[in-house]
Amino acid sequence: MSLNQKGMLPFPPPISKDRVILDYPKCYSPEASLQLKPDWDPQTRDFCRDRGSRLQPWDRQKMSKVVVVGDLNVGKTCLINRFCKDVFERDYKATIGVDFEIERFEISGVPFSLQIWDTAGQEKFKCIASAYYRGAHVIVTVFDMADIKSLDHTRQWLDEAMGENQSGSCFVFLVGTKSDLLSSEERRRTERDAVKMAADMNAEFWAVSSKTGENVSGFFFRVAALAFEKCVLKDAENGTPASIGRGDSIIRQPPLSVKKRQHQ
Ligand SMILES: Nc1nc2c(ncn2[C@@H]2O[C@H](COP(=O)(O)OP(=O)(O)OP(=O)(O)O)[C@@H](O)[C@H]2O)c(=O)[nH]1
Repeated sequence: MSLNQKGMLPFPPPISKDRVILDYPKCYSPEASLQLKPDWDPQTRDFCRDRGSRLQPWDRQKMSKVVVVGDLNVGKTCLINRFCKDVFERDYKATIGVDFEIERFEISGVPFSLQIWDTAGQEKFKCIASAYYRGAHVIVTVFDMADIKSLDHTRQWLDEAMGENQSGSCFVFLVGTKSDLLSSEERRRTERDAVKMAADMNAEFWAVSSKTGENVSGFFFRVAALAFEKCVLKDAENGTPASIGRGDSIIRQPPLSVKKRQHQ
């Protein structure tokens, strides 16, 4: 998607039908959820009813920044690509630095975007990637369910991402990928460990497969809904339209050099 000279979206295309969220998206498992409530917050509901009938210019810019972190090869890029492009890449291509996608939703009649940042898991690219952690509203820490060591490293990834953000300012998700590779017994064991880790990290846990697509849309819908609600409630608190005029609402392109990917 091309940006104008100020690095902002000019006239975004219409929102696709499969990005319309009406009902409050459910969590993966109540034992590892950030929000157990079954429905939108009444303030969010009122906001959508009011705003949905008369869209304001700043609604086009309402968005949250999502940063995806985790060890190399755990499946961060595949997770984002499955949701944003509905593709699955079998061959590993390391992310160099960062890459990003913008995904547009309509939530109860109100446009809302997620700016999803894919970061490199390789140590040698960490210093580039960490420069993009700042201003995150959502941090997604990813591990490979078939490689339990990567679960142990999620705490450190979270600490590094939170080091660039104010404590308590971000929603945290713990996502286990490659669920298709596990037997049901292995999956049960890994999920039990992940739920413990999620509690320790104050995160919501999801198990997904980018190969089969299992839970991928459900996960991103949940991220969008929680981020949207937070945005609305924050605005109600401040008495300002969501995200307008703030630096974190402006979409900036990463330098071209960090958008290239490397074949291994
Ligand atoms: N079976 C299976 N393989 C997966 C899944 N997700 C990713 N993979 C494979 O895992 C490998 C790594 O995936 P990537 O998405 O490139 O990993 P990454 O975390 O972005 O890696 P870095 O860019 O180095 O940080 C690739 O070979 C993918 O095909 C999944 O859900 N199931």
